[in-house]
Amino acid sequence: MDTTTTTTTMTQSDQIRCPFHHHDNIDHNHHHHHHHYNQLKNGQQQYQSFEQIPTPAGLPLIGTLYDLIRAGGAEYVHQYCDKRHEQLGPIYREKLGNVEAVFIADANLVQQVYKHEGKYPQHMVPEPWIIYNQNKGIKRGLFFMEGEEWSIRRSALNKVFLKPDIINDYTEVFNQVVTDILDKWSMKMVENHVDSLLIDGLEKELYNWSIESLGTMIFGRRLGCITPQPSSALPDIHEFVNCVQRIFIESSNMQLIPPKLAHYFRLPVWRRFEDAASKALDLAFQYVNENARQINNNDDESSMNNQGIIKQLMNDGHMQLDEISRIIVDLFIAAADTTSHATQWALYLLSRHPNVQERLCDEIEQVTGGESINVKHLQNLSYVKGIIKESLRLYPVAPFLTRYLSDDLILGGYHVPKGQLVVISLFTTGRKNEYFDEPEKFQPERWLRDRQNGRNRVANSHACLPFGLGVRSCIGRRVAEIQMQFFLSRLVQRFHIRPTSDKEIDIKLRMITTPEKSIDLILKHR
Ligand code: HEM
Repeated sequence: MDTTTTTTTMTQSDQIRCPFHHHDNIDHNHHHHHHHYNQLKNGQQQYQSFEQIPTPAGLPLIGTLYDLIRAGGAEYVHQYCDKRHEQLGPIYREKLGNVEAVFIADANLVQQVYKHEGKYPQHMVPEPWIIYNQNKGIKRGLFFMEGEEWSIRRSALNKVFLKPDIINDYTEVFNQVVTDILDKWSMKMVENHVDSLLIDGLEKELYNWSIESLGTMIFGRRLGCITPQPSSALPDIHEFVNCVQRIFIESSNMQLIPPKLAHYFRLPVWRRFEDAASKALDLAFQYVNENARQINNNDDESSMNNQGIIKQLMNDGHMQLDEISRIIVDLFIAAADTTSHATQWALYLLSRHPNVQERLCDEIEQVTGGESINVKHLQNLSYVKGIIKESLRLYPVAPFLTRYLSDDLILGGYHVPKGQLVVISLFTTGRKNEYFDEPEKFQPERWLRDRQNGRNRVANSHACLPFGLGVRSCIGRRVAEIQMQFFLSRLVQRFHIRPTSDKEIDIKLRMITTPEKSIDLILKHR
């Protein structure tokens, strides 16, 4: 309990402050150099003070914010941090605006941070959300919770999302959703009498796929995002998908302007963000209520054999409907952007590596012996798992992991005080040649385990943690992985994928790792 004293005295708005506000009455980044030392477990060890952690020279008040702006702003922070690490080493500190963070890019340091993350690990929340939630006076889902409240809700959801036998109940439906989207593309070719197809608006298609998949699990029925099913579709489901996508686009637009100002002046970007967020929350609330009503009346004809998880949360979690719906809408937000962009990058890489597509096809043939892929096969499809890991290594959709330290820590030989924000750049650790041979190359086979010694060619697993680690890691990891395994293997089994151009597509951060321009793919039936 003691470990949370610092964190509970901070309100969320104090964690990330507007660069233009300089009053500072919170002790968050304030360092006590003298006391606490004798409490450190490894007191005998020699270590240096916080001040001695390498840091770039910057102006006192604004820190190095201007350097960052010069580097292209928030859209290229991953490159900015990468350069800093090159210049200053695996650990450095830097004040960006009013927030001072310790940046690390070293597998052992990452391991240290997670080993000491405490009982209620705390991460950084994007500022637009903090302002929105405060302004509207609303509470939100798991990602926004802290302390004991977080812990109780997280345990209830773990029972659903991290239990293989529960997820297994939904895998056939995930697979059916993949069938629908592939059939839709095949049909387009038939209708247009062509044997290849340029996918129009891949990003949106993948949003639909990912929301439909997660939706089947949550509501225990199909939502109607992929194929028009006017009679059974959830009302306004396309509006819901739009809002989820717009929330993400507008909150990333706000990276370029302090959200506090955007909110204060009610700039268009803020109003669009607020509009999308409110609509998404309202619709989710409507869906959850309707779902609950049907569960209570036992009259849901359109439901599948397996009930959705709302019923389970109502029964086992003792949660009220409004809490369930805010948790649910946040699951959609967390799932849609990440799964769709992770899949987009995997497709981008596959399209440029026909040999990888061929090898995957061979594996599928070997494992299934010509049967259509089902959940039992997934276990043995190690190559597709390698493809997913390798894509996330090169393009970690969540580019940074963050923690506020729950206790003083000696990190890399320096004293880092309790409450300090630590930022881990997955982009940098994932591309270090210290951990990966030829780090720039897409080599899914580096993740395959050797039959004899059970080892793969990755030196340190802490260098690649796209889903985070520990009790606060991504709760949707299993779900995302299964959905992607089905999607990628079945797509490659049915189609050759090629790019429309050989030009490399760069990363542009829009909070998450996205392509700087849309990825255009051409499918051709095998
Ligand atoms: C490829 C897809 C995905 C990636 C790379 C990803 C990555 C992450 C990462 C890095 C975190 C933060 C962990 C931390 O702070 O240590 C996270 C948290 C979270 N993710 Fe995912 N995620 C993905 C898909 C999903 C899906 C499909 C869902 C929903 C079912 C989901 C729901 C969540 C939630 C609710 C949290 C907050 C957990 C908490 O605070 O306890 N994610 N994810």
